[in-house]
Amino acid sequence: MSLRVRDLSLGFSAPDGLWRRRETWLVQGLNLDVAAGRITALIGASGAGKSLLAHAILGALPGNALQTGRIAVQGRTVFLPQQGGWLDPTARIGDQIAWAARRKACPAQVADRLALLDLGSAVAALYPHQLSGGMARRVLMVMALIGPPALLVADEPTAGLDPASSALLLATLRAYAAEGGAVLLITHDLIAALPIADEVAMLADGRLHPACPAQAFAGDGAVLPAAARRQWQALPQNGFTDA
Ligand SMILES: Nc1ncnc2c1ncn2[C@@H]1O[C@H](COP(=O)(O)OP(=O)(O)OP(=O)(O)O)[C@@H](O)[C@H]1O
Ligand code: NI
Repeated sequence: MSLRVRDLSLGFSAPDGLWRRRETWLVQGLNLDVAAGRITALIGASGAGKSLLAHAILGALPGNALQTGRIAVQGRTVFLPQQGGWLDPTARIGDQIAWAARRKACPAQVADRLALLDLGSAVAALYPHQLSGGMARRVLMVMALIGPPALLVADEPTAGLDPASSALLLATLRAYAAEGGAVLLITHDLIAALPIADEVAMLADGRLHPACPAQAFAGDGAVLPAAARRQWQALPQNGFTDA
């Protein structure tokens, strides 16, 4: 499985006066590839359009959205949304994981699945309302990872997690890619994504800078293209240099 995005522009149309509608394009001319076995990190500030791109890939844009360009996905896609999730409020977590495994014809020990993201086996007996926000997100990720390798679009999967849980979740994504999954990791946290990402693509000012190898984000970023280097050097860790 893999993802190919070509010359994609996304925006919205909104009422403008009584009869007219106004078009606003938020991102333009996006090109992006995610291959099987690879993790591409999509980095951008809040409001840059990351979730918008995720929804476009999933074919789940709202009705007033505008889209031109091409998106091709080969194989199955699994989405971990930034907002909300789809845990069944009426069923215990263990049953929900077991159902997910059965649907994928993938026999799974619930306790082992939970342990993947450091959730104790006692979690299996709980209902969704008995979980913390971070626990619920980890349960959703556990379920997303069940089944044969797919294109996994994870929108801010580490939001609300403590540093140890966040590192474990990212390591789990790395293992998923090693088994043949293709991962689009959407996050505003470049530093956290770097250790596990193969490529980094930065979304800023409505444009997606061409993806760079993750290793290029080191030292003063001398080997990075100018736009990515500016973003890299502007990080607190790198001295807020406004190059
Ligand atoms: N239904 C909508 N109608 C009009 N504008 C929208 C709609 N949904 C999102 N937007 C706008 O699209 C822009 C991009 O939003 P998006 O959710 O993709 O940002 P993001 O990069 O994911 O940010 P964050 O890091 O905060 O999640 C924002 O300016 C937002 O206001
Ligand atoms: Ni978002």
